Amino acid sequence: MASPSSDLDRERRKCTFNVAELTDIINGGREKTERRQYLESLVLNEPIFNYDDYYFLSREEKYSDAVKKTVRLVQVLKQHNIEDPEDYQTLLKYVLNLNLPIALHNSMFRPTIRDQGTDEQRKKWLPLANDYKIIGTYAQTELGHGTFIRGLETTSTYDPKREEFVLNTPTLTATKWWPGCLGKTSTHAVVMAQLYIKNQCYGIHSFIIQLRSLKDHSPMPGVTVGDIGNKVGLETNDNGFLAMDNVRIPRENMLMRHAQVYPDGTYRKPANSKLVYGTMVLLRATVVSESATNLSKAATIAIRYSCVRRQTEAKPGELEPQIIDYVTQQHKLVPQLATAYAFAWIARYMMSTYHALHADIESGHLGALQELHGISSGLKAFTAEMSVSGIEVCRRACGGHGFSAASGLVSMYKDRLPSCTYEGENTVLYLQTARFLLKCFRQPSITPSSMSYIQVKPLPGARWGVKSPEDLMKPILLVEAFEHRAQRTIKSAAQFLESQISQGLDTSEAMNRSGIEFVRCAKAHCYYFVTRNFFQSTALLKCSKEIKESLLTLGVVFALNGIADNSGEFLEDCFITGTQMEFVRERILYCYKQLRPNLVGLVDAFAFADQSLNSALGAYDGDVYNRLYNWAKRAPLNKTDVHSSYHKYLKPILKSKI
Ligand SMILES: CCCCCCCCCCCCCC(=O)SCCNC(=O)CCNC(=O)[C@H](O)C(C)(C)COP(=O)(O)OP(=O)(O)OC[C@H]1O[C@@H](n2cnc3c(N)ncnc32)[C@H](O)[C@@H]1OP(=O)(O)O
Ligand SMILES: Cc1cc2nc3c(=O)[nH]c(=O)nc-3n(C[C@H](O)[C@H](O)[C@H](O)COP(=O)(O)OP(=O)(O)OC[C@H]3O[C@@H](n4cnc5c(N)ncnc54)[C@H](O)[C@@H]3O)c2cc1C
Repeated sequence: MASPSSDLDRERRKCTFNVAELTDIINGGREKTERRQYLESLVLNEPIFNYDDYYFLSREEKYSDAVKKTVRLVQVLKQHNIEDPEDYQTLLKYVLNLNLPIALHNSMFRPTIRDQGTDEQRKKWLPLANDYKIIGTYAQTELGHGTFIRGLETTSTYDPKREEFVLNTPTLTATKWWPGCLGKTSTHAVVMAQLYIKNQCYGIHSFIIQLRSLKDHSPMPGVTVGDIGNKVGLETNDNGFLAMDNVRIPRENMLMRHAQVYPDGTYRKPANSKLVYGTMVLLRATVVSESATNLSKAATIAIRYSCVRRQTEAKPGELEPQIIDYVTQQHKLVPQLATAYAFAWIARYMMSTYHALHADIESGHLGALQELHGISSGLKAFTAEMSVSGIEVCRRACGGHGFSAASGLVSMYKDRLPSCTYEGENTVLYLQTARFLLKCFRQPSITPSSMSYIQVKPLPGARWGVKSPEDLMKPILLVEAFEHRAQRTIKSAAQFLESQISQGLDTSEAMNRSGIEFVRCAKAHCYYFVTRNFFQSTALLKCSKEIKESLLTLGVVFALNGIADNSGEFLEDCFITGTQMEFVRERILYCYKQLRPNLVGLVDAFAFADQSLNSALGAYDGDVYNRLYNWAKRAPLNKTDVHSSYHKYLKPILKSKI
C-alpha cells in the first residue's frame, strides 16, 4: 500500500499553479492573507483551542467547552485590540471550528442596535455590547410563529404614566422559541413584540430586555428562560425559550431609529414598515458566505481523503487506484469543489451589494430595501440548500469513514442543516425572491441594473448556439443558457399567476397556487446569477494563466452540471437539443480530466488550518489511518479494557451455564 502522505505529496507536485497565489485571490489579496495568518497565530497555539477530543463530548460538555473557548477568544480579541468585525469573522470562518454561544450577540444583537437604535441608544448600549459587559440575542420566533412575523403574539404595551413598556407572553404559543444563545448565555435580548398604545396595535417593533442579573446570572423578575433541549447539530448553542410576565422596561428601551413612541404615547411610524426586518437581511447575506466556507471545508476533506484512499485493484497484483481516479468519485466531488468556488465568489458579491444598498437605505433611499431583500432571500436559500446537500455528498463519498465523527463531516452536516430553516425557511425565501422577480418583470422602472435581463423577453423558438463540445468552454454560451431558462421560467410563472386570477381566484389563493412555479423561477434566477457572477469575476482576476484556466474550468463544471441536473428545464422548450445534452455530458468528463492534477491544489488554496477542519480524513498531511486509530483509542469507551457494564450486566449472563 502506498503511503498516504506520499500520495498527497505527489498530488501537490502535479499541481500546475502556485497555490499561495490562489489563496491570496480567495482571501481578497495578499494583505488579507497576512492578516488571516496573524489571526491564526494568535489562537492556534493556545491549548484551549484544541479540538482533538471534541467529538467525544456530550451536549452539555460541548456547550460548556464552547463557553470556555468563547471567553478566551474575547480575551484574545481585547488583548490585541481586535475590533474589526471582519477579523472576528475570519477567526470564526477559517481558524476556529466553533459555533459560539455568543454568535447571536455579534451577528444580530449588536447589528440590530446599530441599525435600529437612535444615536443615544447606540451610545448607551454598543460600548457595553462591544466590550462583552452584556451578551445579547435576537428573540423573534415564537412557538406558534416563525415565518409569519406579523403573526407574533408577544405584546409590548406602553404605560404613559410610568413611561415604560410592559412585555407579556399572553399565550403558550407566544413563548419565544429557538433564539440562539438565549437559553443559558445571554443577559439581554432584542425582543420583537407587537406594540400596543392605548389599546391600538402598531405592529412589530424591537425592544431591549434584560433577561438575567448581571450579578449572578439568575433570570430577572417576570422572566422565564431556558434551553429548548437537544436538536440536530449546533450542540454548542443554547437555543432557548423565553416567557415574560409583566416585564417592565423604560421607554428608552424601544429601538427608535425608525419608529418612535413619545412620552405621552404619541406614535410616529417608520418610513417603511420593513426597516424592522433589517437584521434578518444582514444575516441572510452572511449565510451565503457561511455556505461557501463550509462547502469548501467539506470538499477539502473529501478530496484529500480520496487521494489517499485506495480501493479495488484494477489488475491482479497492481497497486489499487486512488479512489479519486474513479470518474464516479470525480462526478461526486468536482461539482462540489466548483460550487464552493462559485459560492465564494457570489458571497463576496453579496456582501459588497449588502454594504452598498445598506448605505443607500441609511441615507434614505428606501427603494433599495426591496432590491436587497429580493437578492439576499434567494441567494440565502440557494446557497444553503446546495451547500448542505454538497456536504452530504462529500460525506458519503468518504465511504465508511465518512460515517465516523472523526471525519468532521458528520458534525459539519448537522451544524449546517438548520441554515435551510433559520433566517427564513428556504421555500419561504424563494417565494419572496419570486415576488420581486415578477415585480421587475412587470415594472421596468423598479428593475435594478443587475436584473435588467428580466426585461428581455425570451424569444419563442430560441435555440442554444452550441455547435460542438468545444463551444461549451465558452462562458458566454453557458451564461446564455441559464439566462434563457430564468427568463422563460419567470415569464411562465407570471403567466401562471395571471391564469389563476383570470379563473376568478383572489390574489392570495392565486399566489398560493402559483407557488411551485414561483420557486422554480427563483431557483433558475439564482443559478443564472451565480453562474454569471462566477465568470464575470474570474474574467476580471489578474492572475497566472494556469489559475485562470483552472477557475474557468471549474466554472464550466458548475454550469454544465447545472444544465445536466436540470435538463428537463432546458429541453422542455427545445432550447437545448438531445445532441447538445450529449455534448454536455461529454464535456463534463473532459473537464474532470483537465482538473484532475490540480484538485489537491484547488482545495489546499482554501488554506484551512487542520484545527478548523478537525478531520482525521482531511488533515494536510493525509495521515488518515494513524489519526483514525489514535482517535478511536482515546474514545471514552476505551478508557478501561473492561467496561463497568460488564460488572453490572454482562457478567451474570456470561457466567451462566452453556
Ligand atoms: C462568521 C459569522 C457567523 C454568523 C453566523 C451566526 C450563526 C447564525 C445562527 C442562526 C441565526 C438564526 C436567526 C434567526 O433565524 S432570526 C429569525 C428569522 N426569521 C425569519 O427570517 C422569518 C421569515 N419571515 C419573514 O421574513 C417575513 O415574515 C416574510 C418576508 C416571509 C413576510 O413578511 P410580511 O408578512 O411582513 O410581508 P408580506 O409577505 O406581506 O409582503 C409585503 C411586502 O414586503 C416585502 N418584504 C418582506 N420582507 C422584506 C424585507 N426584509 N425587506 C424589504 N421588503 C420586504 C415583501 O417582499 C412584500 O413586497 P411586495 O411583493 O408586496 O412588493
Ligand atoms: C437552529 C435554529 C436557530 C434559530 N435561531 C433563531 C434565532 O436566533 N432567533 C429567532 O428569532 N429565531 C430563530 N430560529 C427560528 C427560525 O428563524 C424559524 O424556525 C424559521 O424562520 C422558520 O420558521 P418556522 O419554524 O415558523 O417554520 P414554518 O413556517 O412553520 O415552516 C414549516 C413549513 O411550512 C412552510 N410554509 C410556512 N409558511 C409558508 C408560506 N407562507 N408559504 C409557503 N410555505 C410556507 C415552509 O416552507 C415549511 O415547509 C432558529 C431556528 C433554528 C432551527
